Amino acid sequence: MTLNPTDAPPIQVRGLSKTYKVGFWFNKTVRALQGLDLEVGAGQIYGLLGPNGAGKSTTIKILMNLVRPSGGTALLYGQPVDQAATRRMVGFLPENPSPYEYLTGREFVTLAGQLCGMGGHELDLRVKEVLGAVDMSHAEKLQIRRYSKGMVQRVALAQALVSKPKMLILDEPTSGLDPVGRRQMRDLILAERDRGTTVLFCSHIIPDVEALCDRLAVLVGGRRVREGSVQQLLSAQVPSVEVVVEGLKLDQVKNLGVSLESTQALDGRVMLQVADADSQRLLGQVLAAGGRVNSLQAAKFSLEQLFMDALKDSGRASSVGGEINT
Ligand SMILES: Nc1ncnc2c1ncn2[C@@H]1O[C@H](COP(=O)(O)OP(=O)(O)OP(=O)(O)O)[C@@H](O)[C@H]1O
Repeated sequence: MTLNPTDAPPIQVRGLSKTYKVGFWFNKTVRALQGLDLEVGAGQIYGLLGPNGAGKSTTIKILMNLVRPSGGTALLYGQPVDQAATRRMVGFLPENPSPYEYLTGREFVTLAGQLCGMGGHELDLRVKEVLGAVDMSHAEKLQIRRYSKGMVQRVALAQALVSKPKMLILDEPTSGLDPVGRRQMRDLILAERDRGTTVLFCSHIIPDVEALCDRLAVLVGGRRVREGSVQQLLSAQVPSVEVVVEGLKLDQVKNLGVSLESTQALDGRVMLQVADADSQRLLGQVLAAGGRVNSLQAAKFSLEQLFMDALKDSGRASSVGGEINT
């Protein structure tokens, strides 16, 4: 079969499952993925968002052929993930990059380029270019063992970019970066998308996901619990309003008999959030109890709220980790 990256979606995952054997006798199992479906279209930035242990890295490791799935299929450009030719189209940033410490940043990125079949003057120029893009030109001659965590992260991203891949798969790309570094990383990812690169990345940093993604999937306990464009997902949230009440204490507000989404006491006032449908009833109850409504405004939909709702709806005792069977 010929490989034509324009024909098939860059990533197609169907019913993917992964069970790890754990325990001293390997007699327990952790279900890290439970029937995951994903499809990433060409040129998209797709985010995997989820709490610790949700299965994000496992998904990425399966796509990079570092972990074998227990069931289901994972295809890159329509091909099984173990095809070397497909793999060459992908630049990969692992969760905890551990590059050869005795190489300099420049040597490491050059080696990565050579492993992708690059060489000569073209490679030298490209290495210079990507080290500049990740703001590491100043340290390119320093051995990696002298780098800080954030510098290692930057040089690891440079190795992912060096071959001008058609797709980037990035596991926690902003981890270990300072605010300036996080901003640079975001700008780099957006610049890659602008030149047509498909990007899959995972994170639990909600502002990064919000700033970058065209689409996203929320994973909890190895299952996809939300999926769509950021706009679609936010507009599907139930509208609610923020109300500031004066003259009542927090306990009094909580006992008005109206279901409240959140409450916060602020020097003599109570700020609360309530579903739009309940807001009129709440106002009536506040006035009847002798309180005053200081302000009322539509609550801003946030990805954080969506994420918290997704965790709540998933009904798991803990949001952390896969399902452990003994
Ligand atoms: N090599 C392994 N052996 C046993 N269990 C594992 C292994 N790798 C992951 N797990 C388990 O699988 C589940 C999913 O882990 P995974 O690393 O995919 O989650 P994650 O969403 O990337 O989490 P984090 O945000 O904390 O990096 C967790 O319960 C984890 O303990």
